[in-house]
Amino acid sequence: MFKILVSDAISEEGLKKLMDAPDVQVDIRPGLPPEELKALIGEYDALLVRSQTKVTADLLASARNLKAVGRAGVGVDNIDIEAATRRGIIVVNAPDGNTISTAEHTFAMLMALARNIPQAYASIQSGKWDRKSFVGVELRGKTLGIVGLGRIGTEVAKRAMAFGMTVLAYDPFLTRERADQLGVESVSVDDICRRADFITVHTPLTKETRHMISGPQFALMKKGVRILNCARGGIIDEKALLAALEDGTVGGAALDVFEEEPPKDNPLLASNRVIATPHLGASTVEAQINVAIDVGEEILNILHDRPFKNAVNLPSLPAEVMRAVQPYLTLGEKLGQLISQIAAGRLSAIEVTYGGAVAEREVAPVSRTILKGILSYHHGDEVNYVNAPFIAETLGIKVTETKTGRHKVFNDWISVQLTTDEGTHSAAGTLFNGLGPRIVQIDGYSVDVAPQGTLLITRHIDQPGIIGQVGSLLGAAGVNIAAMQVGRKELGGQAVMVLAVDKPVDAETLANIGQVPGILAVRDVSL
Ligand SMILES: NC(=O)c1ccc[n+]([C@@H]2O[C@H](COP(=O)([O-])OP(=O)(O)OC[C@H]3O[C@@H](n4cnc5c(N)ncnc54)[C@H](O)[C@@H]3O)[C@@H](O)[C@H]2O)c1
Ligand SMILES: O=C(O)CC[C@@H](O)C(=O)O
Repeated sequence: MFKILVSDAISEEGLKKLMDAPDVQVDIRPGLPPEELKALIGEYDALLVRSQTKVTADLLASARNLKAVGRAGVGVDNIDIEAATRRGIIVVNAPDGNTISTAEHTFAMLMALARNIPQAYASIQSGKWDRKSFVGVELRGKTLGIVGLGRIGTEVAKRAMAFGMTVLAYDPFLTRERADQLGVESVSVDDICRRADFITVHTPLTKETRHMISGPQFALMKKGVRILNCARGGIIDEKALLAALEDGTVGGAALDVFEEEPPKDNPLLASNRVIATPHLGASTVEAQINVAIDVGEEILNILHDRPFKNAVNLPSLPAEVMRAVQPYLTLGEKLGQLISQIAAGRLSAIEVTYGGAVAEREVAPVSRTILKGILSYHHGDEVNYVNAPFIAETLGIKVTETKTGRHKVFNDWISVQLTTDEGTHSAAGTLFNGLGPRIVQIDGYSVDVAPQGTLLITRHIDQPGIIGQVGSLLGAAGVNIAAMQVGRKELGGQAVMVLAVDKPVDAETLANIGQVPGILAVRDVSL
């Protein structure tokens, strides 16, 4: 039974499928104080949050069973992604479900800002009939500058163009073709500042975007410019915004998000030229159901080891790409496990080579499973698919990935080479039609072994009697040999023997095999 904790207010209608899953227990406990959450989190396999719960490194340190954190929404700045990655916890979000809701909210704010609707409403509510103080501006013919033309920025652009606005956009990933296709002009942030009548930001909050609209940018702006932030508090420097409102550069601002939420004594909220909502961009019935459905499905997929698509701390690959590489994942992990058990010494480099058909595919997931296979031999369950590259990097292990052309023998070819302070070892494998993954080379010697169960692998001199003596020692220890493979490069030179045995070999028998004249090394490998 998987235990899932929902620690923020997430639509129960959207979570229905998750709650109905037979092997899942969902506990809905929004608003838990951090200490209580920390005391409870150890019991749970997954945590579902919106933006209120702060998923800190400290909280994750107590989350010993946690496999996934699901964010019912886009922004993940309330989650310590690095700490989650280090602990092998997958973080998924629901990036599509609230796009329209947030774009519409931005547009509602833009219109309210242009026509002073909140101020006029407050005035009429107070009993006044003041028609002079709230003269607005039309949108038609005005210029809107959009910083961040992703999902929401794009939807805002479409709506602005429908209102007859000219749209300028800055986004580091905006190509000329895409800009032309959307009908926006791709410009720099400074150009937006110089030319726009309205400026709206739609980037995530990152190190790069924090305060990207600050004093120097306000200094470039047209007098009376109107500013909107329905993305994240902190993208616009609040102190600089206040100064620009006070000196008249900024004519008005519409804010849905704040550097501190909820805002405490924020002077911006005292200005009658600032209109504000309490982080309501995603707060529509539709968006809340959508994000809950999306994140609930992702969490179920993760817990049931099925492909998932919106991981924040894993490269996200379309489902069809994952399906295409799926058969190589087992081979990759087994190759990693095998090579780590035959290589002695301190690991410094891992070189993975893909040849043949597999080289034409997206191999990043396969490389991750190879790393997981290698590192888990020494680091156990601490290593998983999510944190394997991070652990390799922290350990100072150099990982390289190469793709070559067609292989001269095999249709698919994956080779893994480990360098340690005691030498270099390699193993290679392929997928045989109908037979699944096979190990076809060990340290350059050709073999053909199914990577499963216990294997006994020797390096020895190619001379008569060795195989017989090893067989006798195993027989005396009651170990049955299920299959045997010998590979050599030249008569009388060094050779490799791989024995598939029905049970693990005890230490004494292994030591005795190591004493057989001509045996250079022996290892038992569990796959
Ligand atoms: N107010 C709300 O309730 C609410 C709701 C949803 C999303 N959001 C916020 O809106 C943000 C955008 O959401 P989205 O779904 O459009 O995300 P998205 O990932 O589709 O778009 C973000 C865009 O920002 C661009 N970007 C990144 N760094 C940039 C930079 N330095 N300068 C300019 N552009 C940059 C990216 O290239 C991307 O195109 C989210 O990160 C979230 O913080 C707020
Ligand atoms: O959960 C919310 O309401 C806010 C969501 C929004 O900020 C997001 O980033 O998706």
